[in-house]
Amino acid sequence: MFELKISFGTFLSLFSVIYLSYTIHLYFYSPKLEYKSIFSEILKLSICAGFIIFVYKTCQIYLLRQRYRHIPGPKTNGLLGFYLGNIPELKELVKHKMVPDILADWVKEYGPCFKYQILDKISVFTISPEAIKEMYIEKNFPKHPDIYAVLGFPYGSRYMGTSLVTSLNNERHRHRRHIMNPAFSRQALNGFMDEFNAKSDILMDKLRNLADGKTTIKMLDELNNLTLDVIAAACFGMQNDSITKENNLKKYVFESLRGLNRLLFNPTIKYNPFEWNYIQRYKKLLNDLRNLGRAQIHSRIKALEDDNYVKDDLITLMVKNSKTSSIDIEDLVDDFLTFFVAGQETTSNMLAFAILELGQNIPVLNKLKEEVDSTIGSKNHIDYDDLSKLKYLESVIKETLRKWSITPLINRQSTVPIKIYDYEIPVGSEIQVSSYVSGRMEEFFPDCKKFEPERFYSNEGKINKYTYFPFSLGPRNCIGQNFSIIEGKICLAKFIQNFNFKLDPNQSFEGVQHATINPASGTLAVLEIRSD
Ligand code: HEM
Repeated sequence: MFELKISFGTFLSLFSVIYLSYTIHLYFYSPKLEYKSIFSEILKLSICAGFIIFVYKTCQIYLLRQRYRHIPGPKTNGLLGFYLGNIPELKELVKHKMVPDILADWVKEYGPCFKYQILDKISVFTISPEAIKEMYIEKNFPKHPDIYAVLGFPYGSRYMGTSLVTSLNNERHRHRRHIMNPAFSRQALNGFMDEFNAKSDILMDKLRNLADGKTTIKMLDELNNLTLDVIAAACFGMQNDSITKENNLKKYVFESLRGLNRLLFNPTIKYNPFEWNYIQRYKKLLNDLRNLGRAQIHSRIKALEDDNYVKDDLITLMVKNSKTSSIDIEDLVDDFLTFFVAGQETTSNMLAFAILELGQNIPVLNKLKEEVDSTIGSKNHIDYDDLSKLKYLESVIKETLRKWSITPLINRQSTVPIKIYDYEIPVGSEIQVSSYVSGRMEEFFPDCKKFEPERFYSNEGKINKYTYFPFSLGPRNCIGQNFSIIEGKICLAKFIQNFNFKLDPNQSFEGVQHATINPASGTLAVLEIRSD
């Protein structure tokens, strides 16, 4: 298909050039040809080119549909459906449901491996544990460019660029991952305990002032500030206080995420002339954010050159290793931004969903209180050794990620033939999987709508990691997974230690999909300081 595209593009350009040269030639050498004739010739050329494109696209879509016709999936409707694929029904369905919920419904209707069409693209979706293992572990397929190109260069401007998350080249990725792994080792995480504790304490102090038994607090907003400050401090040595103050990092990171969400859900806005001003403002914002990252990196380079004391944190590792490899400063800025995008909203949503579930499941909350009280008591600083004793808390977090896997879906591109159940998947296919969807399948998790940390508490070894993979799998899994679990445990343990809470009666129990899945009303809670 790629070959066909190239030769078609070349053919169309050649055709236009020859036709246009011929028209211009006529204009100059034929005295009778009038000035306006050249416009009529250009008009004819445009109509002709439009027609050729239409025929080409029709053939391309026809061939594409033929290649995937043996795989089941939602039908497309009539002639419009031939060209638009499943867009019309998806547009209706997303008014009431998140995309992963629609995919879960389609699994029930079409089976564990199905295809769907969006314009001239067909994606395959599967929950098959065997196929997931094959794609993510055994064959280590690369990421498919569709989503990652937008994350790397939204609106044509460099955001995450070709970073750890967005790199499509597995070899380049492996090299960079190798450099960064030590910043997330057990020893490094142990070294972050002071930051995790200190930032959570600032949040608890703020919440204590609001815990009057009446004020409704939007927990997600507060948690967003916490997780931003934790990454800034632990990974990059930046001491912001976003929990109590405004600052540029907070403004830039949050607004850049909002712009990314708009584009992911409405890719046409970049062609909309009425959005021109917004896009220019967004590009400036990305520029400011990158300048901020660049300044931080330069200051660490200078500190290292001057032999000043610096922590052996992520930014130090990145800077030191860039000297001995082909990583330039803009690559480092890509990774700087990536850690905020990948690690901030994900962790705050996980915590907000955990509080939402605890607020609805009082027996679970009470069991958790017992564990926190008996393990931490009134102790202020949670130590690394305390973490392993908070086993039920860990199960609460894991169950939260089963029911509310924060990343809606991830994808891979097949580079060799692969068979999923009885279906041969064409080479080059985009194959999507989703821990959210797998986590909500009755056959993998009986009573899957129920929030039951016991699944993980007493059954841990029995959970199949190819049906539960909120942090992805294989060489491209989440580098920050232990970081976020520890951060989450410390924050939640302190929250439970300090407060009783109720959910606001206006709280929604739905999720809403942005780049990540969020609790729809942001977990609205009314807090009281614990006296029991
Ligand atoms: C609950 C919290 C989190 C969840 C659910 C989560 C989930 C994920 C998932 C699913 C991926 C794979 C993405 C893909 O294939 O496109 C990923 C990758 C990544 N995550 Fe996380 N993440 C979380 C927290 C964090 C934190 C705290 C950090 C950093 C401090 C982080 C940094 C990254 C990075 C850098 C990658 C790319 C890794 C690579 O390709 O080598 N994440 N995460």
